[in-house]
Amino acid sequence: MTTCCIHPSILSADFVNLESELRRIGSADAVHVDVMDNSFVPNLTLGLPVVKRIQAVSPIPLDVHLMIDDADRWAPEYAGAGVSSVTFHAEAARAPIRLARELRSAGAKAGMALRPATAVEPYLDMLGELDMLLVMTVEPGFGGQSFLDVTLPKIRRAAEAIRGGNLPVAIQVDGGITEETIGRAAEAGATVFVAGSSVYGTEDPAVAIAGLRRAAS
Ligand SMILES: O=C(CO)[C@@H](O)[C@H](O)COP(=O)(O)O
Ligand SMILES: [Fe+2]
Repeated sequence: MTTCCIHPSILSADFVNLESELRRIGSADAVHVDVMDNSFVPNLTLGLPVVKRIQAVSPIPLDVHLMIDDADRWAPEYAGAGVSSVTFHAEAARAPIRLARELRSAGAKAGMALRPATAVEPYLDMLGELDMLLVMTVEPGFGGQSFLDVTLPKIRRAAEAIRGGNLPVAIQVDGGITEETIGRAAEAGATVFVAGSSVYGTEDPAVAIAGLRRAAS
């Protein structure tokens, strides 16, 4: 598995100018779209109609991160919008295996996310049902937080299981990813890196993306 992928999060973009904000990250591998419902997390962002419009104009694929309750009900609707991947939270899904299968049959890659305090062990047996495991490296809900090193052993544990089973599952990390922290996450086994403030909070997102790629390898 290569450390290929930088996914800027539009949570840190200018929400009034989303189309031009997408063009500024054209050199990234995908755009990470954070959907929050003010229930699963204490913040509210955007929903399905906005995701559909982003999907219609984005020059790069959409990686949708659902921080919402009742993932079983809503996640398939996002997959149906034609996005590249849909990630639901394990803590918000009643039937994660069935849900991952539904996402794949709707044509999206299936991702499952774990909060920092959620252990990976109960989910190791279902990794084969996923295309991506998202290890949250901050508490979900807000951009601009500091990377939690306490999550590194979980990334290592997941990477070991993925290697051991020879599974084509990517490990995504999300939260506090900067040129300073990305190397530690990559060394632990992460292969897809979400970065919000360290991309959109800079003068030139393209330069920031290139810097993150260098620091990850
Ligand atoms: O899902 C989330 C936050 O819950 C993220 O995707 C953030 O948007 C990442 O922002 P930074 O920590 O990179 O600023
Ligand atoms: Fe996210």
